Amino acid sequence: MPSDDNPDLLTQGDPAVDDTVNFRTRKWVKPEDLNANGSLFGGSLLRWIDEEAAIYAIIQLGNYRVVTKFISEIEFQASANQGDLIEMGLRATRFGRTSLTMRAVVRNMITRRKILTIEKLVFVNLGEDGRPAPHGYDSITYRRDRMPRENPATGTLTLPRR
Ligand SMILES: CCCCCCCCCCCCCCCC(=O)SCCNC(=O)CCNC(=O)[C@H](O)C(C)(C)COP(=O)(O)OP(=O)(O)OC[C@H]1O[C@@H](n2cnc3c(N)ncnc32)[C@H](O)[C@@H]1OP(=O)(O)O
Repeated sequence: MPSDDNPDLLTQGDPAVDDTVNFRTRKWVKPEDLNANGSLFGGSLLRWIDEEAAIYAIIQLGNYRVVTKFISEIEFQASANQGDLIEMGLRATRFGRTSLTMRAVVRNMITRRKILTIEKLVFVNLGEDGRPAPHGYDSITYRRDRMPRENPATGTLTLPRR
C-alpha cells in the first residue's frame, strides 16, 4: 500500500506490473538514445541504471566511495521507442558486510509494462584505501539521513582529486 515512507510502491495484481521496487527516476527516450532499429539502445539504458544504482548505494550506505561489483543476467522484456516516458526503480534486497545488493526494474511510465529487469546488482562500499570496508547498515532508509555531506547548506561534496 502506498505510504508516506514508500510513496511509489504499487499494489496492482497484474504480474507484468512490478510492485517490489520504488520508481524514482524518469527518462524521456530521445533520438540520441536510439539504436539502428529506432528503439531504445540497451547500452543507454544500462548506463542510466548503473548511475541510478550508484546514487542509490551512496544514499543507502552513506559513502560516495562505492563501486559496481557484479551485475546478474539482464532481461530486456520489451523495447521502448522515441518519445516514450520510462521510469527506473531500485530496491535493496540484501545488506552484506561490505556490499549492497539491489534489484532493478525499468518500465513504461504510462502503461507500467516492464522493459527490463536485473535481479542482482552488487555494489561494494570502499574505504579511503580503496579496499572493501564494512558499511554497518542492515536495512533500507527512505530518507536522506545517511547522505555524505561536506556542506550542509547546499549538500555539495568535493570529491577527492585523482
Ligand atoms: C552529497 C554526496 C554526493 C556524492 C556524489 C558522488 C557522485 C559520484 C558518484 C560516483 C559513483 C561511482 C560509482 C560508479 C560505479 C562504477 O562505475 S565502478 C567501476 C566498475 N567497478 C570497478 O571498477 C570495481 C573493480 N573491482 C574491485 O576493485 C574489487 O573487486 C573490489 C570491488 C574492491 C572488491 O574487491 P574483492 O577483493 O573482490 O573484495 P571481497 O572482500 O572479496 O568482496 C567484497 C564484497 O563483494 C562481494 N562479492 C565479491 N565478489 C562478488 C560477486 N562475484 N558477486 C556478488 N558479490 C560479490 C563479497 O561477498 C563481499 O561482500 P560482503 O560479504 O562483504 O557484503
